[in-house]
Amino acid sequence: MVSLTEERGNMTKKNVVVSDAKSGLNMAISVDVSKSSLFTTAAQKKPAGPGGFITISRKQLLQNLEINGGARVNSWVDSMRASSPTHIKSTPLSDDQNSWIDHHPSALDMFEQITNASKGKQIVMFLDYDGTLSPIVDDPDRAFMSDQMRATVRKLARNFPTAIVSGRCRDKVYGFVRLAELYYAGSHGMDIKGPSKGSKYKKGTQDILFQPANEFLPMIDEVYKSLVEKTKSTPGAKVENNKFCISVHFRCVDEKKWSELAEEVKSVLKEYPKLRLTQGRKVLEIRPTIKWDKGKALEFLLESLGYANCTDVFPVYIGDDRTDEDAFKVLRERGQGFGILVSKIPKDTNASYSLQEPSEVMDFLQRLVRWKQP
Ligand SMILES: O=P(O)(O)OC[C@H]1O[C@H](O[C@H]2O[C@H](CO)[C@@H](O)[C@H](O)[C@H]2O)[C@H](O)[C@@H](O)[C@@H]1O
Repeated sequence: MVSLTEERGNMTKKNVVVSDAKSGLNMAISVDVSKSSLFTTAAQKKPAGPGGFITISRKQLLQNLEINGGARVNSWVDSMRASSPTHIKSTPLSDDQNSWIDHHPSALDMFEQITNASKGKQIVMFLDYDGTLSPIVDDPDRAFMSDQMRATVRKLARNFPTAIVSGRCRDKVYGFVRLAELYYAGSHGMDIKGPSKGSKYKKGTQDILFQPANEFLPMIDEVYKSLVEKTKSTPGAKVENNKFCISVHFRCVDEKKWSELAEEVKSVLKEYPKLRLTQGRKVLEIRPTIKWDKGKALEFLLESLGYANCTDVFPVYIGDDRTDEDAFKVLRERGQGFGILVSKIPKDTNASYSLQEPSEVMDFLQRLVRWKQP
């Protein structure tokens, strides 16, 4: 397991989760607690939680900024740093990490309980792509899925309705998965399409194509071009056009340049109040402000499959990213099925179970297929 707390000389860096009760969002930032009275106090009073995180409120953070002479911390860069730790060291499991695992046990260890809970109900599978079906790699264009994983997902789809829900553009994620029998929700759920030849699971015959952010296409194209231009002087930066949203990757950018990159992105977005900026795994994501996300996409797909008001449906959503939390939350609120977070480190999540990496996801999916077809 890993500890995210890093100590260097007389500088003590802690990862702090700032929780904003109003928006319900949590932001992870990395701070030198020895330099800030509030963080020092928080660090002394509060034991670090899972992953070495200390949680403080947004109000406390703002107070801290004032305490420090009003100096503005570039919160985006701090968040970029903390959400992508580069100094992960192996240590034995702490009590907090054990407690996180108690609350989010391995879906492999809990397999029997999970399948028992689904008895008499229709399981519907929702799978994120990057970091779930394919391992995270430096070049987003080379995030290939293994043939074994593809064969597993093919068998899964023969047994359960299955959808891929990704931040990527739908065509691109289809290009990686190449299984025509699946449902695809690209651009964080803003581009949903059913299987090209119809589905054996769907009640009714109407084809599904749903694109709630259509009016944003010209704006996204314009912003994509501006971002490519603006970031071309930052070595390693990569802008990806995901049709209804845009990703600005900083995985291959020198950490010293992250602040500059975040400023460049923000300066472009200043002109576009109808677009918002969020963050994923070493990626800044730009998308329309419409109230649509992976959680809404999950609900839309359940409805399209004819399970809108059914009590006998059991949706299972597997994902690794912050954007997958919207879907985990929907399942929690519906009290139906559950979410599985793919992560090696404890994270604040609405998922019920965990799996460590894509190879464990594949094991879990294979066990589901064997359970359905003994
Ligand atoms: O919803 P997802 O399918 O998980 O898509 C989220 C983003 O995934 C991709 O970026 C991530 O994976 C890349 C390849 O492993 C990696 O290089 C990058 O650092 C990760 O953030 C994709 O390229 C993005 O467009 C998606 O938004």
